Amino acid sequence: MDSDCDGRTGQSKFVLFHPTGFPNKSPLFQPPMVAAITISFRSLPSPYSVGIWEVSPVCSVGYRRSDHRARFPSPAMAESTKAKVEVFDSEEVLAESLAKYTANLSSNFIGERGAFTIVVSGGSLIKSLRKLTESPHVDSIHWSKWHVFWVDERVVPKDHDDSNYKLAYEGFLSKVPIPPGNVYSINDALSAEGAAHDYQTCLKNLVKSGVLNISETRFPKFDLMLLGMGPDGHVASLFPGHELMNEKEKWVTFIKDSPKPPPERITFTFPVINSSASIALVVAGAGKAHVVQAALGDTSQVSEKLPVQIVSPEGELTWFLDKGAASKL
Ligand SMILES: O=C1O[C@H](COP(=O)(O)O)[C@@H](O)[C@H](O)[C@H]1O
Repeated sequence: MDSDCDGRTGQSKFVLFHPTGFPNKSPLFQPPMVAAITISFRSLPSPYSVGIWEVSPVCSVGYRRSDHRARFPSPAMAESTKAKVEVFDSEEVLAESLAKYTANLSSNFIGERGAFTIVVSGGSLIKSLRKLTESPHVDSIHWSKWHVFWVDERVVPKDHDDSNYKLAYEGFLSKVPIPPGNVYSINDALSAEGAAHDYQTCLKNLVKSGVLNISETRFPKFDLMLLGMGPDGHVASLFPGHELMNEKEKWVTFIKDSPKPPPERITFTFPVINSSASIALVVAGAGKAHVVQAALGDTSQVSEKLPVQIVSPEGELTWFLDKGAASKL
């Protein structure tokens, strides 16, 4: 039985990244021009080659490839975090790359601290994890060291079709040998408020026992968060314009009026999301291209940010996009 948190039991076209904290007073940083940057391109010899754009804060501006249409990341983003954007020919290739990325981080963290704390979301993300359940990853990952959490969960029984746990169990967890005691699902016998409080208590206990790291700002610091994004720009159960976007103290909170059904959910807050050592934002399909464009385009004139634009981890942020999702960049 899994652990309840109450303790009961292709061609990639480009990558942009920009360094943490462009110094605001630097002559190199002139919003809204962002910064003078140089971009280099490298491709990797592999069945599908991955082209990578690197952006670093030096004094010339230009893209070496003339055909891409990516814009600079927004100044707001540039000030706060380091982001990489990878675009793959298909969701199939994206899933392969996501599996490699996750397996590498798993190996690094387990080597460093003997455990890997990974947070998943619900929705389409789970399908994109399927390559982890296949060779070579399924045989090489130290699954016994994994600790799995949910960035959000719907307050429904675990066997309900809306349950993010059920989705993850059927699509991923049932296919890999993670010890059930390392899978931290919510207590579905509680109310939304009770379940959020219970999950937060669970996280605090795991910080005390050393399974979970803690950030300098005293929020839990997960090794990797795998986030999906809704077509409205929501991440976790943090929806555009909702007051929960502004939560600054709690680790886990609840919502009873989610605009997307079901209405009752629990969710990690932005301080927890942004304390992560690494975040992968995984978005596939042309149906989300307009939000990807809004999120990665110039937001200097935009007064209200989308939830996805607030994702800004202490560590590294990597966008995994398929061609469809990136089609408006
Ligand atoms: O309701 C939710 O939606 C988001 C996005 O889902 P997607 O199917 O559009 O990828 C998901 O990340 C979140 O975990 C889930 O509860």
